[in-house]
Amino acid sequence: MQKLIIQGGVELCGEVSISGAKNAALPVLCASLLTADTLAVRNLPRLKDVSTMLALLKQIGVRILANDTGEAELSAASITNPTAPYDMVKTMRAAILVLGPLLARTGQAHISLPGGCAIGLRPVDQHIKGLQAMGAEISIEHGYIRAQAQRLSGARIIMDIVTVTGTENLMMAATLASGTTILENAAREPEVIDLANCLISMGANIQGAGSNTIVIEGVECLHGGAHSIMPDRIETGTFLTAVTACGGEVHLTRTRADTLDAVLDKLIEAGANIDTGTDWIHLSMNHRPRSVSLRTAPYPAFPTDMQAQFMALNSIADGIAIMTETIFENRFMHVQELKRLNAVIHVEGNTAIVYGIPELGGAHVMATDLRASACLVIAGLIAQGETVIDRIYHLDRGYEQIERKLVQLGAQIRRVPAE
Ligand SMILES: CC(=O)N[C@H]1[C@@H](OP(=O)(O)OP(=O)(O)OC[C@H]2O[C@@H](n3ccc(=O)[nH]c3=O)[C@H](O)[C@@H]2O)O[C@H](CO)[C@@H](O)[C@@H]1O
Ligand SMILES: C=C(OP(=O)(O)O)C(=O)O
Repeated sequence: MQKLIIQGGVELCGEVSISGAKNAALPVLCASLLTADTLAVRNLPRLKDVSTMLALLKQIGVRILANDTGEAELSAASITNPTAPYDMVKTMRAAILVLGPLLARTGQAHISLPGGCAIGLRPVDQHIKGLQAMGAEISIEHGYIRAQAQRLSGARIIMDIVTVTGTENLMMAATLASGTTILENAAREPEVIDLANCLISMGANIQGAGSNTIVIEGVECLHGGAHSIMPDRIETGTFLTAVTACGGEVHLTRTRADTLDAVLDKLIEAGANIDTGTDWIHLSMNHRPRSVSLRTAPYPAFPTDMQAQFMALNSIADGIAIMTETIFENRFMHVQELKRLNAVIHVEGNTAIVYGIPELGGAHVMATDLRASACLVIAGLIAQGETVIDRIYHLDRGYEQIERKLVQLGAQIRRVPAE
């Protein structure tokens, strides 16, 4: 397995262009299943999850023309195999996003149950409950969700908890249902809006995306469309947090500050100077950061996908931070790795108390999930001496060319093949 080797303790300065958002790209690619025409997608990030999703769609029957500049044309004129096999779902939970579109378009789907993964159990009961309310018959057999329906019918669905992919799955399914679907307690994440915009470009009738009530008037069929994926707010936040932690100055382009209010507020609280424009963010930091306490919650509150990166920042900040994770029950796995770098962190239930110390020291650590990996990269950049990060395949699921972008900022980071 490959490793990253980082010589820490240097300031980061320069410009970085932000890639398309993983969490918008994955549902948008699945939207291609809703039409027999071609969906053209631009600004796709070059990520492992995106290539896994393209491979899954291909084996379902979608014809795909993709190039390596982030453009793809997907044509689901004939769906030959409405199945998501275990081998694909186990490496990428977002494979569950084919369930709603397949059921709506073909009346059947056979999807491996996504298992418990590193950050929590992550059940899909809300996806199933919503599709059943729309008339689907669903059973669980041999670890697979087997779903069937004639045409789905619109329904009023009150989700028990706010779920991002649950909202996206049901919104996609509802576009082809007969009648009106009302999704209550819907997720308000910007990626839900991005998907809704793509579906609207394909002829869907959707109102309220971005609020907690989404109303979808089903249509007989959708047509082809074209969509450019929104910038990745978590990649953006990761670079901003790295520079706030290490000191320096960064100009991020092709991004959207308006999707990052809670994160930018916390970085300002930590002491960063931030300027924003419509598609750029400029951050400078010239002193030790102050500790920032936070609580993760659904958008527009502080995102769980930024919690680990802020823990790296807090580990060398001035003060004590109380960090509460309310979304996933097992998302503190980076704590034991940060402790190898001398961080002082005490975990009680879903709260971590981080006692900031003046500096970390490099060590050999292991990445356990995507954002834990990003946390360890930031910690390695802060730490004096050498940090070696193992199991970095997690990082490639969600960050496009992270070490090239960091080297552009002056970081001393390199990837090496495992012996
Ligand atoms: C591909 C994608 O977009 N991934 C994001 C998405 O994941 P994902 O959509 O999987 O996360 P959810 O919003 O569904 O999960 C939120 C909470 O709801 C629970 N839950 C969810 C569905 C369900 O049917 N039953 C249930 O109990 C989950 O276990 C979790 O505790 O949103 C998460 C929360 O912002 C982010 O961390 C992920 O990066
Ligand atoms: C948890 C994440 O992704 P996924 O839902 O794809 O596992 C993430 O992006 O941090």
